[in-house]
Amino acid sequence: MAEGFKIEQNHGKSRVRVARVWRRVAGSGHVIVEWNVGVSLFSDCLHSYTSADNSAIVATDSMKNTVYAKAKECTEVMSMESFAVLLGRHFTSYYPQVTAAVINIVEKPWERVAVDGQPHSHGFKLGSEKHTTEVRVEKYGTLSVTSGIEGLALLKTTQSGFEGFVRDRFTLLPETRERMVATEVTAAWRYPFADVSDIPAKPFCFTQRYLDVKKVLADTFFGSPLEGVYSPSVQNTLYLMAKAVLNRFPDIASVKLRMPNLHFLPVNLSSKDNPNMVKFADDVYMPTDEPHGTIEATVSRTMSRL
Ligand SMILES: O=c1[nH]c(=O)c2[nH]c(=O)[nH]c2[nH]1
Repeated sequence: MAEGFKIEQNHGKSRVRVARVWRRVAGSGHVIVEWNVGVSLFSDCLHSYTSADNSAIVATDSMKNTVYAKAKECTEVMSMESFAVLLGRHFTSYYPQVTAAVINIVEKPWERVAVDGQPHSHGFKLGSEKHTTEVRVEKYGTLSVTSGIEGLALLKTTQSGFEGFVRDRFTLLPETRERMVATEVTAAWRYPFADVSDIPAKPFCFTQRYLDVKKVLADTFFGSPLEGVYSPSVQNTLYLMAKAVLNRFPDIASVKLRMPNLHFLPVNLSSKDNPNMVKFADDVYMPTDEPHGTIEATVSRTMSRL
């Protein structure tokens, strides 16, 4: 309480861009990660707001420097989730007034290239979808770790339809069992580690888990290579994708998926003089992402402590 007002505050540094290269990694050549780091500290520095007393403020410039200093100290290849936990632990233990730290990281998808079928020791190209994480560390070790994917663009040219929805005087959309479906998945899943001491001693391979979850999501969206799998709605496909992740990975407590429905509109062009210029026959579409449907849901285990 300050002067009869309640104030909730935090401060931090956003978009701290750091790249870390590990040069001596047995068997794989150089390893590079490029991270965009956000730090938010929850600390007892009320007097800086109410009385212009900055004596408790950790400068956001120091937070930025800490990101680089800790990256330097990481002499072994590390996932960004582990790096976020390390940063959060540092800020909450090093500064008495800091009660909690939230660290967000987005990784730029540099992928090792292959030349003549052979993985290159130090050459990388940019991929598309991004790996994300948000870690919250409380002073005495309470932890929450989520990981995610941003921008996973998926498309099927068939095996999708949409029928049986509400029809009223505003409805024009025809029912169909044949349409394209395209989306750009944003996913976030939560790990069950509730305390820093729960994280396995051998660095848990968050990076491998990210790749595995991405594969389960995409495989469920597409179905088998020849027949595929019929999608009666983005909603149902989203649910099956989330369920597949929870069934495959018992240590993931919940999954949130956001799947915009990026429309491919049938093209029919005609005029009085040219009534059949382009008649749609499941062949020519107008791709559009504005406006788009927005379908999102969080699926969790009923017995989880979420
Ligand atoms: O899979 C879909 N879900 C919807 O909610 C919806 N709404 C719409 O117009 N088309 C679709 N498709």
